[in-house]
Amino acid sequence: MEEFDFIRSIKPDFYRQSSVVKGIGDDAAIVRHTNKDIITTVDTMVENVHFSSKTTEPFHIGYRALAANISDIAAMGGMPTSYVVSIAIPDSWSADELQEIYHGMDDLAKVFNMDLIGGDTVSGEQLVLSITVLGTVLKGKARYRSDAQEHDIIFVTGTLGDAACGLHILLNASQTDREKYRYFIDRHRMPMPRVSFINQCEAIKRLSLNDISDGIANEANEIAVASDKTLLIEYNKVPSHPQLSNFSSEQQFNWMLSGGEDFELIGTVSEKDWEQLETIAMKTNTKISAIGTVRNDLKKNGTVWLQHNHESNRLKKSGYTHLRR
Ligand SMILES: Nc1ncnc2c1ncn2[C@@H]1O[C@H](COP(=O)(O)OP(=O)(O)OP(=O)(O)O)[C@@H](O)[C@H]1O
Ligand SMILES: Cc1ncc(C[n+]2csc(CCOP(=O)(O)O)c2C)c(N)n1
Ligand SMILES: [Mg+2]
Ligand SMILES: [Mg+2]
Ligand SMILES: [Mg+2]
Repeated sequence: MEEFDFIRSIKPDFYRQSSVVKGIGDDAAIVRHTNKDIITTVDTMVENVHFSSKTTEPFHIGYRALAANISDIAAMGGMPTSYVVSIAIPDSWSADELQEIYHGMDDLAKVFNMDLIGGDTVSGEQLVLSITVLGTVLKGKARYRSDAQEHDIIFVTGTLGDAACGLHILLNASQTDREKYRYFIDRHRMPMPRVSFINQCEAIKRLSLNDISDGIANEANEIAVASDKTLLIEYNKVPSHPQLSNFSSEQQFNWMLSGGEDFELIGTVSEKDWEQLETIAMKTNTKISAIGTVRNDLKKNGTVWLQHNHESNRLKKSGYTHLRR
């Protein structure tokens, strides 16, 4: 199948959103939103960096790449609406496998009523999938990493370390363990970005927010730097799935803090709004945990401190970093 047949094969028959003025089929797509701020973000997944044939079926490559991008829209407090896909395809990939990648994306897109509105197709040495997502947020209401204030409560959604544990199982474990730890594998393959929870938080005036792609050791530091505050995190309050305790304490520690790819949210909220946030979490079926507090300590601002075993140590950026050489 050549380029243009491929594009025809993935072109949607209809668009779910009325905001799509022009979708696939011209030089570029057009969307129209009134009275909203437009959010846009792009994340790229590369074969043997973000997935491999050992860890991920084509369906899940598409699903996970779109989830990672939607997660950044959620981290801005927004609602995803449409996406464009740039794909580099090696000769070895069959037409069916490529369809599966697009089925994976569409499976998640359906959940949020999103449309595929464009993209680009090239051949390449490795499969590279780059997705740009557009989203909307009420004017001036986006959530920033820079909005943490002194005395805020630091919270995270869900449980952390699941995706890294799932990856570990996929790379190392026997078939029996794969069955036993299906939960972690699913969390690696099919993360669910926290869109509905964050969109119910409109009544909360101020939240700082970041999504967890690299691990909270990274993302908490991004909040600390952007807000110029000191973040204190208590390790024993960081939530994990009960089955994670079957692994060594070192594995648990590394996965929970630096594993990444859970696509949960980390943020801060004023003490006064914490209860309201908990109520919204309950209503949207979202697990939420308070894991620490924000301080304004001029000597330490821009850093994160982890309290663990009666000691407080600096938690440095230690998540997955590209271009480390
Ligand atoms: N190559 C680039 N060119 C321009 N801007 C970039 C580039 N790479 C990253 N950025 C910008 O840098 C900021 C941080 O990007 P980063 O990718 O670290 O965030 P993220 O998507 O939340 O994290 P992750 O990629 O781990 O999911 C964003 O504003 C992003 O748009
Ligand atoms: C085969 C395989 N090997 C390793 C990993 C782990 N991994 C890759 S990128 C990343 C951080 C987020 O990347 P980014 O910063 O680009 O969002 C992590 C934890 C994986 N998923 N698959
Ligand atoms: Mg990024
Ligand atoms: Mg992010
Ligand atoms: Mg991202």
